[in-house]
Amino acid sequence: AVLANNGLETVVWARNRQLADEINSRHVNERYLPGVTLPAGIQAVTRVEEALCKAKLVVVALPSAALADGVETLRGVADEAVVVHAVKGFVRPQNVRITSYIRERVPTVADRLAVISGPSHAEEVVRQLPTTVVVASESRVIAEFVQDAFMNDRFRVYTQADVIGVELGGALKNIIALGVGLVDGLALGDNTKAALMTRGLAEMTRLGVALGASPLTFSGLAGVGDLIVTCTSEHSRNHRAGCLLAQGLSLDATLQRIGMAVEGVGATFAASELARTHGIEMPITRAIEKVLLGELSPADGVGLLMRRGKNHEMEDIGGQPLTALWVRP
Ligand SMILES: NC(=O)C1=CN([C@@H]2O[C@H](COP(=O)(O)OP(=O)(O)OC[C@H]3O[C@@H](n4cnc5c(N)ncnc54)[C@H](O)[C@@H]3O)[C@@H](O)[C@H]2O)C=CC1
Ligand SMILES: O=C(CO)COP(=O)(O)O
Repeated sequence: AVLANNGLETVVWARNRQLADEINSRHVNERYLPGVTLPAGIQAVTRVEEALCKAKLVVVALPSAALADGVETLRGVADEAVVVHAVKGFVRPQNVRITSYIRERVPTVADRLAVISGPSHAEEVVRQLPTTVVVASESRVIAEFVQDAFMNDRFRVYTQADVIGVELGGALKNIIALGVGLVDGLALGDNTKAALMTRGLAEMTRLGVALGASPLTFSGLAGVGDLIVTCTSEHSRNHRAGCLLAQGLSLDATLQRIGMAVEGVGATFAASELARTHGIEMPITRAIEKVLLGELSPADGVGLLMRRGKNHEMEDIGGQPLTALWVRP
């Protein structure tokens, strides 16, 4: 919708013929965006090749779990086309970032890749409510190309060079949103939520730095920005999933009830495995993993986190240890 509103010829690939017809004839997508009229310029096709063959910019917005199925289709993108993805997750079970996976599977697009991320619930973007995101690429030219395509006075786009940090911020905040959903489901109050978001950001940053991200990226739109919106918005599927789990629904029943991507589940297992491999402490992620596996109740998970040993707030985030600021023993 943003691209079409910017006057770009915009083609959407939909597998479902009925949905494609709905978009083309009535300019609506009732299942995913009820009550919204889409820009008339959006054309839907059911053959992915039709969407890809002439495109100068390809936007990959599959759930991470569908990427393994869909990645090969990127072999069909035109020479010179830029590929930007909006996927906030990891490819499982390898636990790899999305650009790494695309680069490895489709090397022909390796130097034309970007990621777009940040606080951007589709329900609000499509209504043209002011939204701000970030696009990261190893190439400044590619980042600015994507910025120019999307930017308008309702959709502000910043550029970034830290692809790793932007991808990890988008994927890891979903874990914390699940956790905030759990504590909201238990009605534990605002202090608990703020604590979970803040300490969650600390462990997101810790893993991110270990995987090569800049710590500063986590204080940007793809980090704290997206963390805030996903932990607090009525639109967040991850937050909703946490609430349902806390109310006693099983994981399967929760995912079925939501009926859309809940990236935080796969991300929890991915981050937990990566943390083990890299020797990183991620107590919140670990507790949520145990809740998802049914090994711990949400309430016991909170108790476990509160009873952890004493800690200094900042020294475990990386960079200069802040204990160095103490001037007296
Ligand atoms: N919904 C949002 O506001 C935002 C979502 N994202 C990210 O975008 C990605 C996709 O999420 P949503 O669109 O929200 O999920 P969704 O569950 O609402 O929609 C996923 C779409 O992908 C299709 N799909 C599923 N498996 C497929 C396959 N194997 N091949 C082709 N198509 C397939 C589904 O039919 C559906 O149309 C996720 O990584 C999410 O974190 C990023 C920014 C905002
Ligand atoms: O990433 C999002 C908003 O920026 C969407 O979050 P949910 O997947 O939790 O709905």
